[in-house]
Amino acid sequence: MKFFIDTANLAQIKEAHDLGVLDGVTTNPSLMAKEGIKGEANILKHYADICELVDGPISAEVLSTDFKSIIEEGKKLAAIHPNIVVKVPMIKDGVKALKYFTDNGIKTNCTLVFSAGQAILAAKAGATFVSPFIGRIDDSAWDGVELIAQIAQIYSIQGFKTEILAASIRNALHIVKCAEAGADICTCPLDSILGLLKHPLTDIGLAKFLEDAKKM
Ligand SMILES: O=P(O)(O)OC[C@H]1O[C@](O)(CO)[C@@H](O)[C@@H]1O
Repeated sequence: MKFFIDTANLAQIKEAHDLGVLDGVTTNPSLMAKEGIKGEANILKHYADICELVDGPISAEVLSTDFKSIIEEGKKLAAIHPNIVVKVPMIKDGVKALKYFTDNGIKTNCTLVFSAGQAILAAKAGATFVSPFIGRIDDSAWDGVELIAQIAQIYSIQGFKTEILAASIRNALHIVKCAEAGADICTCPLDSILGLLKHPLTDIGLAKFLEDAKKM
């Protein structure tokens, strides 16, 4: 399973990259706004800066919702760098745009996916990645990880090539469960990635080894 970091914060992206386990980056309008990035020129420049830090797929989300504008905006984003993946919402014009981008060699990430039916549509339209929102599903007392398992089974039976990108990850256990359920990628906040490091027996064991090492 690949690891993407889910942030537009350059320091966090660098920290995850320096750990040596980072395969890509996802952003969304909320994450970009959190960094205070405003205006088209600054937005495009910020994506370019992320592409300089990480050599892997970098998802940049369109803000348009009608076909013509999604295509225009997506082409502008894709022109920033060959690693840019155009992130398109799961709406009617979005599905049409996914097909257009696929036919024109532009990589896509279908976002705001909450059901297996939506994941089938995204795959049919040729999306490179599909993003089911695990945490937000859990927040509504449904089972986000179960959706990952269902999509993984459907894609395997049907031979769909779209990669399952588990999104809206809230903790380290989500990462483990998504790996188990067959996600191809987890996009995670830095804290969730670092959460994988934690085990009290590791800390206790290391302290004991270091103490005994003094007797060597
Ligand atoms: O529910 P959250 O934590 O806002 O996450 C939303 C998710 O949507 C995405 O835009 C989908 O790729 C990710 O950036 C993020 O993981």
